[in-house]
Amino acid sequence: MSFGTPPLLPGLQRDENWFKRAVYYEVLVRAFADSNGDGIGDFQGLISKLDYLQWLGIDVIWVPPFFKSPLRDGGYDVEDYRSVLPEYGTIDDFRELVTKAHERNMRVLIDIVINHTSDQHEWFQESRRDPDGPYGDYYVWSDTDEKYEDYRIIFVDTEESNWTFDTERRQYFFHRFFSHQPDLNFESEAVQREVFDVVRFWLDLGVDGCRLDAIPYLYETEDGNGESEPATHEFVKRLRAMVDEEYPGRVLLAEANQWPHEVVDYFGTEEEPECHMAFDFPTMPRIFYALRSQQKQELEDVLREQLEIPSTAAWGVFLRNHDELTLEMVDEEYRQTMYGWYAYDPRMRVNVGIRRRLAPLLENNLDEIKLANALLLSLKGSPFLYYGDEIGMGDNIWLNDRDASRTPMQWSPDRNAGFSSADAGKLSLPVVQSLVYNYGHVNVETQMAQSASLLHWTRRILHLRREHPVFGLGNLQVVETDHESVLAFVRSMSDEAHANRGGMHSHAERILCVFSFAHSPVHARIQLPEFAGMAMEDCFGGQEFPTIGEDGAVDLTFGAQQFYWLRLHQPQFERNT
Ligand SMILES: OC[C@H]1O[C@H](O[C@H]2O[C@H](CO)[C@@H](O)[C@H](O)[C@H]2O)[C@H](O)[C@@H](O)[C@@H]1O
Ligand SMILES: [Ca+2]
Repeated sequence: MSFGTPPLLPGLQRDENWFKRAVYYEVLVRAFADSNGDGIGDFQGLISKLDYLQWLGIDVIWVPPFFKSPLRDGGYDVEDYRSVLPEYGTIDDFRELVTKAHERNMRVLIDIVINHTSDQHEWFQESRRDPDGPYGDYYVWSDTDEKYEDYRIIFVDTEESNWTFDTERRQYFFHRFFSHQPDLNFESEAVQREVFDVVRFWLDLGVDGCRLDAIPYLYETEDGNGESEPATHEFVKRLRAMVDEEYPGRVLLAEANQWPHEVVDYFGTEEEPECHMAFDFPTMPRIFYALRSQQKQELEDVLREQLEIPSTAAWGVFLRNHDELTLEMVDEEYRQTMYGWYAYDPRMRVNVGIRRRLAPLLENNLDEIKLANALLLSLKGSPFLYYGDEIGMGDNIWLNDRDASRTPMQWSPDRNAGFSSADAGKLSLPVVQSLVYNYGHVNVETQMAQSASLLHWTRRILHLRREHPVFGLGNLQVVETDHESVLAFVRSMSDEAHANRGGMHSHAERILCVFSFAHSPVHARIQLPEFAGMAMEDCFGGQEFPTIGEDGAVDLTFGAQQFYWLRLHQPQFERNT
């Protein structure tokens, strides 16, 4: 299916595959930059940092909820879908953010939280007050808390039931998440219309895409488990049809923390598409497992098993985000092993996961951080980075819940890490002051001044990746290696595939991506029978590597936790095409 030729938002380059090529950066408005010294990040602060994000090589900023909210779940408890939290600015500030991002050919993705609202939302207050009124059936009410008894509880550290008794309506209401987040009743056509209009409201303002938060939980049935019910898919199909018709070129991203065979359903089919993108939850914990176990097997298996998805769809891959490092997609034994490695202090755990940032998880080991990022950027899927991870920011496990990794961005060694001019006590969360990750030395300004810093390395690899469309658009084929710690795959794209995807120039390309998870130097033989006799060039420095033998094998030596991106080419004539 084709997008047709959507009207282009001013400033943006036309590219129907923009969401596949893009590198995404999740940025919490609250934590990024405070423009008016009230201690809280805001839109004007974020706008002032767009040049930085462009310099870094970011294509899309993902801005989690910034709507009016009591903030009992970081804004995922929405009180009014159409207004901006006053401390972040105004709707006009948001509009300016979109315009200024577009001027830099950067796009903006926002969260649409439709499974539930805050209990402070007017709809819920009205629903409690007047069961027979216009909002009476907007939520899932019951006289008993024994319905849907088999449904699992997601926030296991906080909630004991998915039902809470409301003393005003004198009924129970259903909530998949916190008890202050009542689930909307999608059986109500009025609710469905409201949701469509909320999505239209933000697309009218110019946003390029919507992350559909907690999308599996829209519908409940007696027979099912309330996760990815058929009616939920029907609803998503209708939402997609509306977006394609009214806003061609904008995208929907499914946040479905489920097994791959369930998640692929959120792409729909070529004829009846659902989302353009879906997060890949199972790959992420297996990357962390490989880094500690020094074994490639589990990760290799998950990469080999990647299911077919429509040619118009893409995965979103990530290492960290604003939530805990979720361990829902691994079995209990695996989970306990990972807790042992990565969450040895009970304060590091929350629900079914680990509430730490990337650098502390990887013991601030620069080689390991680079290996993990290089792997992320090589996978088949669009990579999502989390603000601050480009400088190796630390976390604060003494803060509550997931706030541990939502602390202010560290811009400089100045007061409040350059995040805000407010009195330090006024900040919504304190800046990180731990010994290893103290903002005095972990900050953008200091790393800008060091060409060998993680920040400069991240920028280099992002720009290098952009030069090779194969990473965004090509296939991934796992290849054999004779070492348990060495993972190898080839990313490839034919000229034809590139032309079919809207490309003009020749971008036929094959890149061998190899990663050693071993903690000491190793030597491995890689089997590439399809590429026998081809030469290899290092994408970073342009150095020629040994030619692949006529037997299809090549030997490589790795330093501890090292990786290569090697462009495969014909020995004489294909170079630099
Ligand atoms: O709005 C409620 C939550 O929705 C998202 O949740 C997802 O994160 C959970 C873990 O924090 C995960 O267990 C669940 O499967 C996901 O849907 C959102 O990202 C959260 O921040 C929010 O609390
Ligand atoms: Ca502010």
